[in-house]
Amino acid sequence: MGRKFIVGGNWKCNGTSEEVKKIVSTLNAAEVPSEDVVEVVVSPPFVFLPIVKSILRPDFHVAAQNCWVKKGGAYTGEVSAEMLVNLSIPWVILGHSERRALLAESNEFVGSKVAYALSQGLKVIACVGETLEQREAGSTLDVVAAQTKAIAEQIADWTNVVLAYEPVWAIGTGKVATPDQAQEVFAASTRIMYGGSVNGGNCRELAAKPDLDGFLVGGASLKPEFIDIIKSAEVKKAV
Ligand SMILES: O=C(CO)COP(=O)(O)O
Repeated sequence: MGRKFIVGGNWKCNGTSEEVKKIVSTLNAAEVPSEDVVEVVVSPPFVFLPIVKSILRPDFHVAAQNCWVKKGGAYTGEVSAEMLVNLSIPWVILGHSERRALLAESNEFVGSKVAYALSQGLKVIACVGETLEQREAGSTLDVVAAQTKAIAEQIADWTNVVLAYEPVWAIGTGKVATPDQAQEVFAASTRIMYGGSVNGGNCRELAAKPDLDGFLVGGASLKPEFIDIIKSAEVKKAV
């Protein structure tokens, strides 16, 4: 598979069933480039996954925001990869910085989660990114390399993995990384999304960077401007 542009909407822990249905109807009515040009994945909270999957247009896909690190069992409050597969949920986001920070998910734990989810047939959006302190200390590339290596050590095949580079200082802050800051961290073969304060106004300039293959969008994925972000895939077509 080539590096098709991919736009993910991470709805995080937001929404009521009414709000979720409203977002989906806006997405369903949108005119966007075809599936050959851009892959669109929206990630509602677990409880809304079945509703969203049942009403979302068929050319858009759904992702869970997490799953358990191994086969399900006596793990209260967790959702297993097998359950996602059972509901035909094709994607899962793993290692988001909010989970790394708030729930102390280590690099190794995230690596194990990625490996297990892949082994069950899920496609994975694996998140990496440095904090402001780490960037200021000059360790951005080391941090991102360590996070990525912990995944690489546990998987052999990256075909079904997309890396989401989300600098922690850019998430929900309105401080988007400059296209050059984003490009600096990107590599060659695996698809890499950028996440952190992406919106309808800054997406096209970022999308123009050659190694950027898409976006993982938080706040703006709950708003109609998400459609403009999907359309920024056109920038790639024009290159
Ligand atoms: O964390 C993010 C996506 O996973 C980015 O969030 P914002 O787009 O709200 O900054």
